[in-house]
Amino acid sequence: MKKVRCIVISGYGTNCEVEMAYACKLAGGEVEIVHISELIYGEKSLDNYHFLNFPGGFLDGDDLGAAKAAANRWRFGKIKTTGEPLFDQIMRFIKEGKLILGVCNGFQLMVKLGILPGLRFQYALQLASLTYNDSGRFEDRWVFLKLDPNTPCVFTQGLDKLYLPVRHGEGKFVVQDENVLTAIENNHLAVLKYTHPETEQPTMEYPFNPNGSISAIAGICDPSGRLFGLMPHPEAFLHFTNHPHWTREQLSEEGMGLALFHNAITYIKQNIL
Ligand SMILES: NC(=O)CC[C@H](N)C(=O)O
Repeated sequence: MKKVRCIVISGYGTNCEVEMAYACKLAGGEVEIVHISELIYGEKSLDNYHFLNFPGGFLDGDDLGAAKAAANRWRFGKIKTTGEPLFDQIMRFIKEGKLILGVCNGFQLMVKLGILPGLRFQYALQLASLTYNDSGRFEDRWVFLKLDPNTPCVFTQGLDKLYLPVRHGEGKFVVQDENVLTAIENNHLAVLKYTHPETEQPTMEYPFNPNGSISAIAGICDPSGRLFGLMPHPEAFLHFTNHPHWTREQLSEEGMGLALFHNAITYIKQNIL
């Protein structure tokens, strides 16, 4: 039987590729961690995979703002052997209906590359960003998240709420203008929002909203639902022992984060293989 081939991009400051690859493996995928240089030097190609993962980390040290240098590398880099723009590989990958997941730095990369919220992604227009947390500090905590039941997002189908860790300095979701936010909300692209643990409603209240994101947005998808980026780390909650209270609460064996990867693998089996 054909296997779902997952690729996790590493290099230039990523630090969550091993966990992300493990999540793909636990979900039943065949997975490879591929350094971006292997793509640039033509040794590997996105064409040979079904599920592209951009992991968290500190790409290029976040020097130009988180993931900005990496976005330029993907936007303007060319394959050394063929001269093909790297961006063309991403566009082909998207047009073939494949899946892309960006976590934290990976989400920042997708937004700064212009493929999320994907309203006009073929022009790679950056319509949103993730900027410095209102607290002015690096935030490292677990957060309560509510999912939009009407989202087209492939990764979150069947899920209602999540409890996941965030660890970032530039997690505040902002948009170019009100029209972009209206389009995101009206198309149900704001997949998950930071919520208050008691009201279970989206909140701007710190620390439940750890960064001050507008409309409490913690993650967005594109209109197809096949491109998804989020600041929380689903790959950091795959097993009950990852949970901060695992020694004193009755928890399911599988961590909540694994469901996103299960949904991805199932989608590919049903729609691409
Ligand atoms: N965990 C991460 O990927 C961090 C993302 C980015 N380096 C930030 O601090 O905002």
